[in-house]
Amino acid sequence: MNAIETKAVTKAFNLGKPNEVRPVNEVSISVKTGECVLLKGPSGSGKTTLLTLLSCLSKPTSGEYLCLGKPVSHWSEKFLTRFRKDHIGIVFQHFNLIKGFTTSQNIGLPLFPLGYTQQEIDAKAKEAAAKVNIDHRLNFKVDTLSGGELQRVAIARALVSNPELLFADEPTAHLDSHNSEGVLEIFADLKSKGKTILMTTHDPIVEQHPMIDRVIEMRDGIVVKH
Ligand SMILES: Nc1ncnc2c1ncn2[C@@H]1O[C@H](COP(=O)(O)OP(=O)(O)OP(=O)(O)O)[C@@H](O)[C@H]1O
Repeated sequence: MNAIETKAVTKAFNLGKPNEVRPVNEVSISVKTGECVLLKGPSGSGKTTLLTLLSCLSKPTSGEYLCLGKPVSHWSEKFLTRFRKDHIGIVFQHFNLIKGFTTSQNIGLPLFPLGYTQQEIDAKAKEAAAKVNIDHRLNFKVDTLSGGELQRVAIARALVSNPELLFADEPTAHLDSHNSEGVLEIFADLKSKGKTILMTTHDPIVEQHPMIDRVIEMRDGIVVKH
C-alpha cells in the first residue's frame, strides 16, 4: 500500500498575480508504507513546500493527495488537523518550539488533544526525550537550550505520539556527528517497526545511511528523479 500518493499536486502562492510562484508544480510521487525516502534538491527547489503539503500542514492549490489512503486534499482544515495529530509526526527545519515552555511541555504538546492525562503526557514526553538524549533538560525552558538540543527536542516532539508517518526537514542540520548518528539510529529503528519516513537533507551522513530506500529529487518545483 502507498502511504503517500500525489497526483499532479501543485502549490502556488500569489495565485494570478504578477508575483505568482509555484514551488511545487504538478508533482506526482508515491511512497510505500514502510519506506524511508530522501527528498533532495538545491535550495529553493520546493522541498519544504512539498513536505508541508505531504504532512497535511497545508492544502494543494490543485491536484490530489492520498495520505494513508485517505483523500486528504478534499478535507476541511478541521478534519486535516485531527488526521495530522493522529497519524503524522513532523520535525520542522526551524523547530517551531514554543518559547517560555519547558522541554517536557514542548514534547508533550501533540498529545494534548488526544485525551491523555497530564501524568501520561509527562511520562510519554520523558520516554521520547530519553530516545534522543535530551531527558536531562526536561524541566529547562527551551529558550535556554543550544541549537543541537533544540533539534533533539523537535525530534522527540515528532516521535511522542508514535506516528505512522514521519516527516523531517533537515533533521541533522544542527547536530554533531555523534548526535546525528543517534538520530539516524532512531529513524532506522522506526523504519524497522514499519513506519514510513520522508526527510530532506544536505547531510552526507544521512544520504549514505543504509536505511534510505530511495531518493526523490526536485528542481524548480518539479520532481526530476523518483
Ligand atoms: N508562502 C510563500 N510565498 C511565496 N513564496 C514562497 C512561499 N513559500 C515558499 N516560497 C518560495 O518557494 C520556493 C521554494 O521554497 P522551499 O522552502 O520549499 O525550498 P527548499 O527546497 O526547501 O529550500 P531550502 O533547501 O533552502 O530549505 C522559494 O523560492 C520560496 O521563496
